Parts: sequence; structure tokens; C-alpha cells
Amino acid sequence: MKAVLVPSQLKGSITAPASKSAMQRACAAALIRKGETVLLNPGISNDDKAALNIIQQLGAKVTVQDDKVIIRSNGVQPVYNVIDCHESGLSIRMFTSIAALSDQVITVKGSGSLSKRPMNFFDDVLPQLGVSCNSKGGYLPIEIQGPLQPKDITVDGSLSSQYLTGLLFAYAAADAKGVSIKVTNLNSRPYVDLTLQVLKSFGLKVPQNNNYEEFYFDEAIVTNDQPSITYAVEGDWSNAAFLLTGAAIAGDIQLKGMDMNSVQGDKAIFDVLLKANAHMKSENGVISVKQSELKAFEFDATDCPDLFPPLVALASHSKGISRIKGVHRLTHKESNRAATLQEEFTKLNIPVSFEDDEMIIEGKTLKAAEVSSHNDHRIAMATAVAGLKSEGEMVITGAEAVNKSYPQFWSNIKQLGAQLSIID
Ligand SMILES: O=C(O)C1=C[C@@H](OP(=O)(O)O)[C@@H](O)[C@H](O)C1
Ligand SMILES: C=C(OP(=O)(O)O)C(=O)O
Repeated sequence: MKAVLVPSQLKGSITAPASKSAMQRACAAALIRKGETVLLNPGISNDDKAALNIIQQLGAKVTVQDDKVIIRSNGVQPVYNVIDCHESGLSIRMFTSIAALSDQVITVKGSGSLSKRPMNFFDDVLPQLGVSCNSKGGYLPIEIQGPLQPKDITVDGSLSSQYLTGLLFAYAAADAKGVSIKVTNLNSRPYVDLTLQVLKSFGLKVPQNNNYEEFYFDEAIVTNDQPSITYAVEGDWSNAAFLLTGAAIAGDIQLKGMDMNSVQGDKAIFDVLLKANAHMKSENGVISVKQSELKAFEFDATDCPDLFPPLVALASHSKGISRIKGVHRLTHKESNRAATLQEEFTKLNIPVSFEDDEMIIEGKTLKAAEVSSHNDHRIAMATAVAGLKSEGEMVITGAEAVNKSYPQFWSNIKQLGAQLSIID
């Protein structure tokens, strides 16, 4: 699928999509919690659908209604010996440890970009917890057989925080007592805060966080006496970043549905936009952003790597040289985002270079070109919002990649006034 975009202005009011990070965690929590969960504002992205399917494969009963999802579960009781994570990094890294709570042999599979993302963490760690684990040389598919037994363990958190998230859910579900997960070099820390917040919201056991170096599950017994809980999935700061950046480049919009007190690390987009001289404010639950003369900025995105793509779009329209730190965090995403951002923005006349762990972007007049999403939703959306102000018609191939996190992206920006055609 191709998106053909003519320079345009975004104007009007829109509600942000649901956070797939919160939605997938809520699915995991609803599976391990015994009882009924009502999810309000459920996500509809491919990653969210993958999570809803996985929890059914692991025994939960799911009813999807117009504006809510009802999940009934009695804990992990697989009804199928395969779980399919499609392209979701979070789902595979979270549900592999959760599925290992069962004593059945389970094959964990995925597709597309996920087949190229490393999973050797499981080969190293799960056997230490009594789980047999065989991956295909550190890649998918992975065959596991538990039951996982929580033990004192030390894991590496440098590649991804998602593995730790999976272990925290699995330990909470297994009612871990007096054990700790020690973690070295943890990156993407706000995502772990979100995990702890979801555990708490679902009445599950929350470990003590000792400076992101140790997560200690104490001896206390947690009783789950709420037969039904309701959880509202919050708005997604990671994808809101594209709408806000697009409006700062070429527009005047009001964005609803964002929690300014969210623990999502990508909320930092608000401060970076202000730093870049965007005209924006947050009032009564609505964020307003209006186009302005943008100026270069510096930002450390080590703990919020998903902000790189929208920030490169922002930098491309910001006068001067912007510097974004944390490039090493980009290698193992849906694409190698350091390489794909450089490749695609170079086509648009925007010089992107690297110095140590920093990406350096020069703001210049954007030339229109045909760019590729590399099957990476964030590359598709970054090039699109950058192309709102350019010297001609832009073509984005592989436009369907947005379905991974934000299937409504093209229709949402069209509704805001982007002159856009989608060609199958
Ligand atoms: O836990 C999560 O919801 C996520 C964690 C981050 O991954 P890493 O921890 O691998 O950086 C982020 O990039 C991903 O999009 C979602
Ligand atoms: C990297 C991402 O997601 P995941 O790792 O969950 O596939 C993303 O959404 O940018």
C-alpha cells in the first residue's frame, strides 16, 4: 500500500489512540488475574489484537464489544500449544515468560519484523527458572516447557526492558515470595514503571523497586478479592508524538485523551516540542499545538527510544543542528531505525549523521521523494508528518505498516486536513 501526500495543514480536534503498551499489559494482567476484567478504551492495533489472541490461546475468554473488551480468566491454562505474537516485541517478550508458568510444551511464534529480532535472553534466563527453552539460534520460534519457578536471578536489561516486564508479570502470577530479580544496565525504565503501575491497578503483587537494580517480591500474601475490575486504557504518548509534531510543523490542532501525569516516558515529547519553540499548551485535558518557527534542540532519548522517529521529523523542520542521544537503542526495533531514519530522511534532503551515541540532524527545506516504511510503523508516520511541509508530493511505500500500532493514522490525519490518497 502507498500513501501519496501533498503538503497540507492539519487543523481541528482529534482524540489520541489507545496506548498499545498499556493495552497489551492490561491483557497480560487480565489473564493472570482470576476473575473478570472490563477494558475500556481498548486498543485496536495489530499488536493489541495479537495480545488478545494470545490470552485466549492461554485460556482466557474474551468478548469484544463496541467500546469495551471483557476478559474472564482463571489464570494461565493453555488451550492451544502455540502462541502467535505476530510482530509484537512486547507481546513475545512478555507472554513467553507468562506462558512458561504452565507445564505444557508451548511453541512461541511470530512473523514479519519479529523474526529478525533477537530472543536469546530466553535461552539464557528461562532454564535458570526451571523452564526448558529452545529457540532457533536466538530467534523465533521458541519452544518452552515450564512451570517457571520464581528464584533469585540477575538479568541484563540493556537490550530491552520488555524481558524484565515479562518476568515481573510471571513472578507476580506465580505469587513469588522473598525473591528478587536483579537487573543490570536497565534501559527504557519508564516502561517498567508502566508495568508496575498495571500490576498495582489489577491488584496483583507489586515488587519493591530498588533503584531499577533490584525488584524484590516480599513475603506478603496478596489476596485478589475483587470479582470484577474495570481498567481504562490510556492515550498513547508514542503515537500522539506524531500528531503533535505534525501540527508543530504545519497545523493547528487540539489533541484530547492524553494524561499529563502518565508514566509513559514518551510524554517527554511535550517538553521537547516546547524546547524546539513549538506553540503548545495543555489546558483542561486538551493539548493545543500550532505551527511556529521551530529551532534545533538536544534531547536524550535513551529511555524513550520510540521518540526518535517523530523527533527526526521535528528536527528536519527545526532551524539549526539537532542532536538526539541514544542511537544504540534503535538497532533491534521493527527496522534498524538508526539506519532507516538516515536512509529515508537523506532522500528528503535532510542530512542525518552519527557521532558516538548521538544522531545529528540538520534542519533544511524538505524535498519530496518516494520513501519506504521498511515495514516499520514509526518510519511511515515520521516521514508522513515531515512531508506535511515539503516542496512537492511525497510517496510512502509500505504505508500499511502503521497497522502495528495506529491503524487509524492515515484516516486521522486525513480527517485533520492532510491531502492524502492511499493506493493499494
Ligand atoms: O514495554 C513496552 O511497551 C515497550 C518498550 C520499549 O522497548 P525496549 O524496552 O525494548 O526499548 C519500546 O521501544 C516498545 O515500543 C514498547
Ligand atoms: C519497538 C516497538 O514495539 P515492540 O518492541 O513492542 O514491537 C515500537 O512500537 O516501536
